[in-house]
Amino acid sequence: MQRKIYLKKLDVSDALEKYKAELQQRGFFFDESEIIQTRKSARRVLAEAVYAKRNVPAYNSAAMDGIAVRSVDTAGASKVRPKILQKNQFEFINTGNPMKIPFDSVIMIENVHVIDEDHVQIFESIPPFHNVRLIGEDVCEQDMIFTRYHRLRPYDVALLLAAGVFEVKVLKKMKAIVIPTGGEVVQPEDEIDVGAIPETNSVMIKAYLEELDVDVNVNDVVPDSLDLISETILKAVESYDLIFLNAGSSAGSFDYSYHALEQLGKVVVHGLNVRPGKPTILGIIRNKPVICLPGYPGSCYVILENIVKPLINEKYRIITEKNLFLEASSLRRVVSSISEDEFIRVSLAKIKDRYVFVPLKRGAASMDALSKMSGTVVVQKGVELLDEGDKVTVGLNRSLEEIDKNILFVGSHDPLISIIADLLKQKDFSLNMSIVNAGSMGAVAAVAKNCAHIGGIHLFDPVSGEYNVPYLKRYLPQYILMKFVKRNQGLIVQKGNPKKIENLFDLTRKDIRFVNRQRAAGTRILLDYHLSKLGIDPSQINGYEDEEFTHINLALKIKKGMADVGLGIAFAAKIMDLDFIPLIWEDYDLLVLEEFFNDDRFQIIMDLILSKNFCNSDLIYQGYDLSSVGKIIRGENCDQISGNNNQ
Ligand SMILES: Nc1nc2c(c(=O)[nH]1)N[C@H]1C(S)=C(S)[C@@H](COP(=O)(O)OP(=O)(O)OC[C@H]3O[C@@H](n4cnc5c(N)ncnc54)[C@H](O)[C@@H]3O)O[C@H]1N2
Ligand code: MOO
Repeated sequence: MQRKIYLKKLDVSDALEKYKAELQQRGFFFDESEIIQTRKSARRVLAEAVYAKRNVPAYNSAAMDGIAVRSVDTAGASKVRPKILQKNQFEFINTGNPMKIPFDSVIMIENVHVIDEDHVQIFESIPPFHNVRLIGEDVCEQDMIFTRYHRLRPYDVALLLAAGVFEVKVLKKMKAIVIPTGGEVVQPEDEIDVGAIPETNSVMIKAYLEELDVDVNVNDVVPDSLDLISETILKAVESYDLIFLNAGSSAGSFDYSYHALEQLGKVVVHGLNVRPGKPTILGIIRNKPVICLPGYPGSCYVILENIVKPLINEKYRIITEKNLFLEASSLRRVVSSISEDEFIRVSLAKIKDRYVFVPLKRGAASMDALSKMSGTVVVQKGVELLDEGDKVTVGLNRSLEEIDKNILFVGSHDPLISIIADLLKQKDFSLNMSIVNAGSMGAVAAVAKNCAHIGGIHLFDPVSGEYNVPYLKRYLPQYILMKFVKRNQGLIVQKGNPKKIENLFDLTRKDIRFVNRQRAAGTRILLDYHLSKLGIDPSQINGYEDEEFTHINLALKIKKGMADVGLGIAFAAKIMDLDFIPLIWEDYDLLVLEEFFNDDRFQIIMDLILSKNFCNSDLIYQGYDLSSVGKIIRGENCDQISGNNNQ
């Protein structure tokens, strides 16, 4: 089978228009309807106008509790000249009760003096139909209540039922099938052997389509075989309105989706100028849309949002809502492809009075970036660079309220920060903390530029032998440092230390593969300092260039035998069940500026960190010392220690 290199790639909007035009010609957008019970019609779209079958209300009724009267009998009554009504001139009535002849008005009970069962005194003269809900006042029989293509909301359904409409003709709910393909995909609950991939896309696609009111079935995974894929598609087009193939869209030797679609029908689009999502195939077989979504989850999501959703909404006659937008500045530089629109998932926060965003993992395979995103930046085709600090438009994937309360933590990686984020939620569910691992120097820079609320730092100064403060003096005119934990840094090695590694000198051994931390990381600075102190040349270390961004990822590499040793914290060794050779105690502290220090959210974080819950929790594994936690160091041009805050 020949590899299929893309047809001419199209911009997303052009591709969508082209596809819609082809589908239009084949009758896809003709209305199909069904009659359903009104009770079950919420969210459905009406296929025809609906007329009231009865009046709402169905008869004249009291709008207030009080007495029903004939308005003429009240003539002349006033506060100064009250009038007495006798038996037969009034009747007690409650809200909603029908008005009986000859009564035509209601006086509220508060305004009536009841003398006895048969006599009341009134103080007002009222016109006919006063405090009366008139027959048909809300809706008149034969009134058109809704036009066609109205999407029914909960109160619309209530109105229809009140108006005697018990069945409605609505646009038929579409039925879709998702066909995952690929010999490597297995059920997520299965053991994942090397080469296997958990089949998660169909679950995401199904849930996504169901939110768009499509009924969805998921086919068994079809192995990489042109015949089997074709056979499954042919069967699917007989019973489903929409067919989604997943994966096999690109140019791999087992990517059969294109060939299947081409043989069975027409490929309208193959290849989009978008990243992720480039290899998407939009086809038509027997007048049914057959869409091949790329295998990577990030790509799949971009196509669901930008092609599938507008297509389904068009069929249901629903206007696709655009995300809210705001202007925000980038924390990092992003180099993008000049030939494609790139959808970058970002985390957003409001710092001082402006919004900032951090680009999340860029890879189309990243599911974590999808789950963490609070916004999307589109770097347009033709734009190659988004520089640090550049202000661009960000589409929101979360509410503005959530974004406004989001706390952006930038810093060196430490698992305790995630624990704080979780406890923060427990304290106040409206608070969220986005954690960005950018190393200690990255944290200082981000806080200094007002691009992060909190920085997490452990910066050793070789000259003074002190942690953090010397760096802050250098880079920040003003700062507040909250002492957090002392943590044990050391060599993380395989369980049982099979290579008998004892100290930093062993890193230069030929049989040792080292794994390092990224450049701006405090752990890296610490390593480089000790190497130079011991006269060890980094170029002698096999693996010095191999960088990981977190302690956990570093430990994982060792666990999986991709490296023998790395410098990291005890916690990471502990949770990965690896051995740990302690070397140094270091200070890991929290950096904030005055404004956020005074923010209620930081006060909550401080209370939480100082709480028994945190200090005594099992979560504090070995390797942490909390003896200085909570001490506040203020730096204001000249340094001063302002005291120990609640210890
Ligand atoms: N030589 C080229 N290789 C690739 C190209 C290219 O242009 N030339 N395009 C890349 C791009 S961009 C994307 S996106 C992917 C699209 O891949 P396919 O749609 O062909 O899918 P597969 O190769 O079969 O799988 C890719 C990847 O997707 C994940 N996957 C697949 N199915 C599922 C599922 N049901 N649930 C969860 N995840 C799934 C899995 O990680 C696969 O490894 O191709 C690039 N290659
Ligand atoms: O287009 Mo692919 O979807 O960049 O990853």
